[in-house]
Amino acid sequence: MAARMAFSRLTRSLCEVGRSRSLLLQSARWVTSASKTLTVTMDDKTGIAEMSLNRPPVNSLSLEFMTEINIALEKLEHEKFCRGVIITSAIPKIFSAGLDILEMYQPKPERLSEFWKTLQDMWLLLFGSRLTTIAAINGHSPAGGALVAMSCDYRIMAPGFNIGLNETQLGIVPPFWFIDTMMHTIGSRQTELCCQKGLMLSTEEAARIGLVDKVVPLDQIASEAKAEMQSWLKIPVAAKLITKQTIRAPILEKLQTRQEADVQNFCNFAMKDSVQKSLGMYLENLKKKQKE
Ligand SMILES: CC/C=C\C/C=C\C/C=C\C=C\CC(=O)SCCNC(=O)CCNC(=O)[C@H](O)C(C)(C)COP(=O)(O)OP(=O)(O)OC[C@H]1O[C@@H](n2cnc3c(N)ncnc32)[C@H](O)[C@@H]1OP(=O)(O)O
Repeated sequence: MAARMAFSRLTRSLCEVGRSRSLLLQSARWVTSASKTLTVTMDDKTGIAEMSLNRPPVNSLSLEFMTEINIALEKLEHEKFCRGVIITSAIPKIFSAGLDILEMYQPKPERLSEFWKTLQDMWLLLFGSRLTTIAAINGHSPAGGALVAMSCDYRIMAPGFNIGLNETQLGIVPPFWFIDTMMHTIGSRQTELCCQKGLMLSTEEAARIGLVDKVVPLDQIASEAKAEMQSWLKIPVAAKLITKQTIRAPILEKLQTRQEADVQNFCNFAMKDSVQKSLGMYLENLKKKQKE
């Protein structure tokens, strides 16, 4: 329901021009939200916002972190001066490690469903955004991290990192809308290859199949993202947005019409003994890896 409301707000957003300007908006570059884990700044002159993820150690997506991201995305969506957002990471070498596995391992059922709903909302907001969205991928980006990147309009990635939907490697199934997002990005054959094998691709491999649009050195990724954004912002806004909505609406609607069922499916699946066992072993391996 919340996501459905979010979506209808998004589709109305093009017409929303009469809103009052935020009181925070006094200088050219302003901070729209800043917490320990998320910083969002907006350049008043260009209308370009930057959202920087900063949840150590690996920007894993917990319930609270995603709630924060969703609030920030909604705020930008409704800020009429904002035209685009660049999503990046403040954590060296990691864009996002994807979903916080601790949220899925031995969870409390109520929190688990809340967690999944919040993830759905994040995807609906980002994939359905009226804004031009660019992922500046400055680190590894597995699973949910790849989902965030793939939900954007454009991806720029620095060499030396990996990206992909690796769920099957954890013994879990990528949700249908993760798969849909990847199919939208790279087509169904490449998606099948990547998802069945749970491939984590190098930046160069990802660029070869179109999972990443541009490869640039790490120290140029921020400036390149801004330059790319400027080129997107030159396109007439209504034409660009309607085109985006035409392409993305059926993909969004597929989840919107079965959000509740998807939460239920996920919770049933995640609570299975076999899945809990796989997640437990995976977490143990992650910790072991650190000691080696
Ligand atoms: C019927 C079907 C219906 C519905 C569908 C059902 C199910 C679908 C379910 C789920 C979909 C899930 C999508 C996901 O996003 S799952 C998460 C996948 N992510 C990963 O596999 C990434 C794992 N992490 C890594 O590969 C690495 O950590 C790294 C490359 C990101 C970074 O490597 P580093 O060497 O720099 O750091 P580490 O030493 O490995 O890690 C530091 C620290 O962080 C902990 N950690 C890492 N990743 C996660 C995570 N995703 N969640 C929680 N914690 C994580 C790691 O354990 C270390 O912790 P300690 O310091 O040892 O405590």
